[in-house]
Amino acid sequence: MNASAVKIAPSILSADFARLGEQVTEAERAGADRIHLDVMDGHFVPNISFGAIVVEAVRRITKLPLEIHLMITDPDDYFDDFVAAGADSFLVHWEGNDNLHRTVQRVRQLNKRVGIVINPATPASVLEEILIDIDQVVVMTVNPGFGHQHFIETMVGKISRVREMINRCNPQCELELDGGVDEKSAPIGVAAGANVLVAGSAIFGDPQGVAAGVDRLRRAIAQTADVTKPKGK
Ligand SMILES: O=C(CO)[C@@H](O)[C@H](O)COP(=O)(O)O
Ligand SMILES: [Co+2]
Repeated sequence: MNASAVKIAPSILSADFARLGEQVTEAERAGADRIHLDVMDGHFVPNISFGAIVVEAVRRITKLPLEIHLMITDPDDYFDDFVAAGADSFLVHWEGNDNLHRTVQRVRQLNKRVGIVINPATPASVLEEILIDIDQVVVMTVNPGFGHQHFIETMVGKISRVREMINRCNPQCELELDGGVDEKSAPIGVAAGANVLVAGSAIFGDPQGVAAGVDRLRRAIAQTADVTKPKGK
């Protein structure tokens, strides 16, 4: 994986909501590539976060693409609201969706990008028949619902397997990791094949500020090249 091509997607779940605009602007100026917005309904996951009204507010203060991670039941019912609010892509879960192909087609009809998210206990093999139709796979490296959790190291094998499937079936498809990404886990995930990293607490919780958090992660990712490069090259 070319470490310089890895994209960073700050998750606003860990932002200071009293200073949300300021912090998103700081992330954008520091070189973040897109903004990740975690929508939770208290049913699909045991937590409630925010809905389209916050997406609309973020849309007004940044030109970065907005990706909406939908941790809600019946995600299809809400696509129109999020599109009206300014969403650029939808990340929908494999879990609990018996009609995932239809969901993907609905997003396509709206001319938005679509990614499939798989939880830690879900095997890579469920992607086999849908991979050709999507723009992104998101491997959850924590159980969904909360920020500030630890990266589940046993996901590394699954990340490599998804990378192999993507290279074989749909090389344009992005491989994103979500949860517990920090300066320690980022190079591990990138070495395994990820090319987009979501980070909430590592960026918005950085004691030196949001820009320092983005820089720290960028420097950690750059180390991946050294780790994976054959000796003497
Ligand atoms: O979707 C989720 C959690 O369900 C994530 O996007 C988290 O918001 C990432 O936060 P950190 O683990 O980086 O603090
Ligand atoms: Co997320």
